[in-house]
Amino acid sequence: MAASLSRPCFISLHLPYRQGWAQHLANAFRFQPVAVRETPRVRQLALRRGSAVFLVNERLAPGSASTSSQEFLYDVDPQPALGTASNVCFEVDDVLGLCKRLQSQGCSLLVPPTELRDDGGSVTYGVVSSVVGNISHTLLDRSCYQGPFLPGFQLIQGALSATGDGIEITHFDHITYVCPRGGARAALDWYQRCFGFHRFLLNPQESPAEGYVLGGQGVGMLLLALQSAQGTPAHGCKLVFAESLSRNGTNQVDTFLEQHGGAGIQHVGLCTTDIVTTTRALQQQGVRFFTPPATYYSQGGKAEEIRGAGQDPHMLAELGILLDTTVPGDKGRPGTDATESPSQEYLMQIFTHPIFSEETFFLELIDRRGAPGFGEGNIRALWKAVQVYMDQQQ
Ligand SMILES: O=C(O)C(=O)Cc1ccc(O)cc1
Repeated sequence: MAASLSRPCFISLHLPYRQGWAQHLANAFRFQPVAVRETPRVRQLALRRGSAVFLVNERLAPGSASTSSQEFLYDVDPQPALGTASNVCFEVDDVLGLCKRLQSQGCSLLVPPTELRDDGGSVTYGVVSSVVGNISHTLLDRSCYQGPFLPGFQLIQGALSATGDGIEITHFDHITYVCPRGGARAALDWYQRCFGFHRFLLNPQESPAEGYVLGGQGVGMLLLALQSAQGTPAHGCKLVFAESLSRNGTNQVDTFLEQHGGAGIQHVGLCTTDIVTTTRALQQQGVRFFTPPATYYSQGGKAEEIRGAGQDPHMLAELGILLDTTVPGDKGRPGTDATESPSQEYLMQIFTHPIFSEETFFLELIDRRGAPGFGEGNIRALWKAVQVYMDQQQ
């Protein structure tokens, strides 16, 4: 029997020596530092916004490899040459049983079940390796723990819950992996088999057997997705597996593989309840977002589609926010009769520039107004915007 996992409790980022990204996440994205663990060689800082927690792992001393396999608690050391998001922690009921079962299914156990305790109680965790690139998963049972974060961490005094700054981020919506060519299907199967994720069709145009193939107009990409078994679509977390189908290797997926040094987490979608205010507030903090080509707002009835959803096309264009009204079961082109049903389901998205110094990991804001999937027009717009950005970088 497969495990049934719910929403991630944290996503771990690893930085090589002397990259101040923890500070950037805290300052620009206004994630709140909540707990810290420091040794002479490493610092692990937990940053929270809503229920989304990033664990930022930094090296305080030069040298690529840590000497102890347990230098980083609740994680393994991916020994990064560059910034990488390499671990997703899931809360589970039975760490021992799940680790045993995963091992019998051929998964490698990087950290065997381990118990840690402090005044707040005890937790048990193990770390398994994923089949995708450098990704690992921490499986954590903290049902017997009442402390502020996890044993081994100190609460950051004066950490206030962030309110009133206009940034409304509630939780992790999805995690998108870049897989090697030919690898997306195997990754999907592995997560279904081992972790009990369910298939999620990204879009009404997706064929379950083939996946969602985006072709034409310079895009060549296969997308497949899963939904965590626990929680409603509105509360679970999705995993999206992307694979390049392009013949020329100068697109965002191939560039990720090249600059990241292999497969891994390409982006994390952060759910917001107010994308306009949040984007504006983050832009004021210096966060840089991709802006879609100007034609995005003028082509194919997009302005009417946006108005039909009750949004202002000028405001979305000014900020660079994408909107899509495609809903499962929709047969035709989204937006054609948008003005007739203002209460329809839709979603809005915007993507940041890469966070680290390479063109690898980035963040997304996603505001779901009832729509659970991903808009084809939006994915194409992102693809094009990244292409323009990469051309400018050369
Ligand atoms: O739209 C999203 O958030 C996705 O996750 C789909 C996606 C996947 C890979 C890309 O390079 C671009 C878009």
